[in-house]
Amino acid sequence: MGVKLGILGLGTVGTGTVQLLQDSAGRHPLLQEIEIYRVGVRSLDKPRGVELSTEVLTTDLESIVNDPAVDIVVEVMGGLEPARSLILKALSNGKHVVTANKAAIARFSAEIFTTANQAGVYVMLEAAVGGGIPVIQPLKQSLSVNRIHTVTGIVNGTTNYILTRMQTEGSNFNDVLADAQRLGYAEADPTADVDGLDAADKIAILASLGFGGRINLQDVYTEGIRQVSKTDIAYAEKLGFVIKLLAIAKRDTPSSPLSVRVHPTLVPQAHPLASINGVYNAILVEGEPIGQVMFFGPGAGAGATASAVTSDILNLVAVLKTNTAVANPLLTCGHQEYCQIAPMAELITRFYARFLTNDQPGVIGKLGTCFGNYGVSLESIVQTGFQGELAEIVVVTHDVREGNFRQALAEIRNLSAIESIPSLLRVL
Ligand SMILES: NC(=O)C1=CN([C@@H]2O[C@H](COP(=O)(O)OP(=O)(O)OC[C@H]3O[C@@H](n4cnc5c(N)ncnc54)[C@H](OP(=O)(O)O)[C@@H]3O)[C@@H](O)[C@H]2O)C=CC1
Ligand SMILES: N[C@@H](CC=O)C(=O)O
Ligand code: NA
Repeated sequence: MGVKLGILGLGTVGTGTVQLLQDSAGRHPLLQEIEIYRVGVRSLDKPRGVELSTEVLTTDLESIVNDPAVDIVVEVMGGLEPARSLILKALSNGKHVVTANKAAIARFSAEIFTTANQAGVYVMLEAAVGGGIPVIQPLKQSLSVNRIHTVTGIVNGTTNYILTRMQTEGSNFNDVLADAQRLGYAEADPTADVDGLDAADKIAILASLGFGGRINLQDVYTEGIRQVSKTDIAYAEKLGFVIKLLAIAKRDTPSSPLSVRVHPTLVPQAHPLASINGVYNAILVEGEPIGQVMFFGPGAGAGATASAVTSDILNLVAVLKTNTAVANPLLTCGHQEYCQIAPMAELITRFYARFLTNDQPGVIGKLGTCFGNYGVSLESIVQTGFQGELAEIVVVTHDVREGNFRQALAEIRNLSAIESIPSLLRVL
């Protein structure tokens, strides 16, 4: 008897997964034991990129998760509800679940994994972070003996695609976003991509795996890319940086609180993450004793994501075939405690800031004095251009405590010579 799949969703990822399963020649032989038994969609009238018999498709998704014949539920519908309820129902009914839904996992992991553990089934989520890149299983298994210090990732394909095209072509933000949506990279509501929320969900999942505790999503500092301008991309390039939306989780010592954050960042051109362009993602993991290891590949799109979803399905087929009642501790989630997260004011980082000032003598000196008052030391300060009547001054600091930098800025804002501070970005 084959293993029966109930797939929830037949959009970009669902279609890619069905295509892969229907074309099994030359792939792992276990794929041939999988039957696409039911597929749940919203509309039966939509044209589909795959052929499925009419009795397979249904709009009644509850009937799939309640069907005793279904062995594995594959949730690729996205969104919070009804995805959450359907996952919980499937697990309570003793079905293993594969999901690509980072939004649901980042918010509801406590109840989802508790339910899975109670039912003795597994939740697999390789597609939820880094699309096709294997990163969840490596963190759970191959790297699990390491003490992780830092996980730094470009984990949102849409924003990396937008920033890359803004940089290489000087393109307009909205035109490039429309292309990312057409190519199937963006979320149904691209706000999640552009405002950094998708990357926040993903770094919460990676941090939880890397640092062995639950992450409260509200504690993840999140800034998107809307405020990144062509002017800053050009200045960054002149200074030897590229601008990337980075998701970072870091712990200095095993007993110190975690820093977990998402923000556009100036990355030195020689850094391994600087050359990750387009829809590609990369996750740099630093730990002891391994040192640095970087995972790189396509972070979104039908085929790449289907590769991750289907490899999870295959792992579960292998579990079902071995028919053991003992839970594999490398596949379950045992985290109960929440990680302590450090406030952003305590972060030690470099900053890039762009100021528009009245072109008066002594402005640079006044800026330097305000920074000096709060122990902010400057790596460089340049006045390169004008915006109309206003002089443009760009500053890069040395490492500074974020709280001190913010205090200096508050004082600078009160200087009569300062017209505005259009950009403020962290530097890796
Ligand atoms: N696109 C990508 O590159 C990646 C996506 N993901 C994640 O994968 C998941 C799916 O994404 P994607 O394939 O892009 O999404 P799509 O919007 O392309 O597809 C969603 C599918 O789910 C169905 N669906 C959604 N809501 C309901 C509902 N309430 N009832 C019945 N059917 C429903 C839709 O039905 P219908 O077709 O009838 O409208 C559609 O088939 C998301 O969690 C996403 O974050 C993860 C990695 C990469
Ligand atoms: N919208 C996401 C899809 C994959 O998770 C992205 O752009 O990375
Ligand atoms: Na992945």
